[in-house]
Amino acid sequence: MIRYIDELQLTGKRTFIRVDFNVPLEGRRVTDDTRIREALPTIRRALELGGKVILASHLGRPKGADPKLSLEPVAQRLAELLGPKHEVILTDDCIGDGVKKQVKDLKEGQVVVLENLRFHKEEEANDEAFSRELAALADVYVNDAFGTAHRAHASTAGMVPFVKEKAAGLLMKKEIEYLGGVLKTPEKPFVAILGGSKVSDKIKVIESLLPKVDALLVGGAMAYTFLKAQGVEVGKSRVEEDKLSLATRLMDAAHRLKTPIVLPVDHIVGTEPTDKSPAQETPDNAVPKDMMGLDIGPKTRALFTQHIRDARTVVWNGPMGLFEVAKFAEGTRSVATAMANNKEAITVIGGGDSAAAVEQMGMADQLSHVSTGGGASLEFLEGRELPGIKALETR
Ligand SMILES: Nc1ncnc2c1ncn2[C@@H]1O[C@H](COP(=O)(O)OP(=O)(O)O)[C@@H](O)[C@H]1O
Ligand SMILES: O=C(OP(=O)(O)O)[C@H](O)COP(=O)(O)O
Repeated sequence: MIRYIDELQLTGKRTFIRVDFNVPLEGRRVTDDTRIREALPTIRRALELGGKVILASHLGRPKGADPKLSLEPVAQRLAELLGPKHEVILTDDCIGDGVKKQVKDLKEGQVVVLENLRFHKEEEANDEAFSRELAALADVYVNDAFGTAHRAHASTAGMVPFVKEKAAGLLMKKEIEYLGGVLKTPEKPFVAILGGSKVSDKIKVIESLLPKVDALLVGGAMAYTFLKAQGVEVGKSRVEEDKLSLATRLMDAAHRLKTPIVLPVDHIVGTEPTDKSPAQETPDNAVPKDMMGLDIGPKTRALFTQHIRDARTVVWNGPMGLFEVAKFAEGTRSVATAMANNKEAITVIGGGDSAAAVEQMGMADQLSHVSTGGGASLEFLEGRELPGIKALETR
């Protein structure tokens, strides 16, 4: 059983909230603040409930204390979002007596943001002494960092047993409800769409989704590994050579289950994965020898749109092409549009680049749920127990 923040009594209590403020930066500017905005309901609720709020997050993958990965730009953005009633104080470090004092001296309306947890290698090592140091800052532990729930680190797992009370935040709750609902009781037809480039990262989710879905649509670079495994000419397209036999096994498994894996029937091809490349349609599913597939073609867009239109549950992870370049973004746009247009379906996007794409295309608010977790949502959909959620279980 998991408790949620609403069930806690927080008045005067030091409330340590693990958030996922791992946001993209350009220099000292936050380029996408979705994860910060998504954490606001929990932060506001903790403040309303009278808690002394301590926010903790990692940012990037620093080797030691790297000033380029300071949470300062994040704290600044948070202060703008919280408005003038709240002061956001960034600490120099995430542990130690200085921080303890800053937390103790917090005044009403103030919020503390601890400096990047990963400035200490002990965070990722899930070190016990470091976990105890973090726990010493808290009367109550709240985890709202769904995007990091697949990591068993000090702040997501190690410190939890050393704090008296624990609960999940409201973002965590929303993610568990949507993604869990999709897994447990998907309304049929259930269609999953997978794309992007990393077959190896997504292969397990294909395996675990196959018995549950009515159709699995594959686009993006991932499609070329499947097409090549079937003997189709893929030219210079990105292929994970060491996954060809696995792709064949998955196609066989799909055949046995009578669940179609729907592959592209045409492509937009180019000469290189940049905006300098020309873009040209292919008549069928073959890619010319000297070209590479960089997006799904118009016939595939129509085919995928039809599957999505008829579905009642749709889960999507991974863009259909090199969507960062406009001439190769139509496939990704058509999937996003088909999902946004299907108002009768539960439509869920599993984080990462697909979430960035729908955000960029302005369609995020027309979908049922856009997850803040990339890796975390995939592992959740694979049916794996996430350490950050497991640590919150009370029994
Ligand atoms: N056909 C393709 N050729 C080259 N790159 C592609 C192709 N299709 C998609 N991509 C790239 O894959 C990347 C996203 O892949 P991935 O990280 O697996 O997705 P996600 O972050 O959504 O999990 C994007 O940068 C996109 O441009
Ligand atoms: O951004 C994250 O993961 P994601 O890119 O898979 O969504 C999380 O903050 C986890 O970060 P990590 O993959 O460096 O442990």
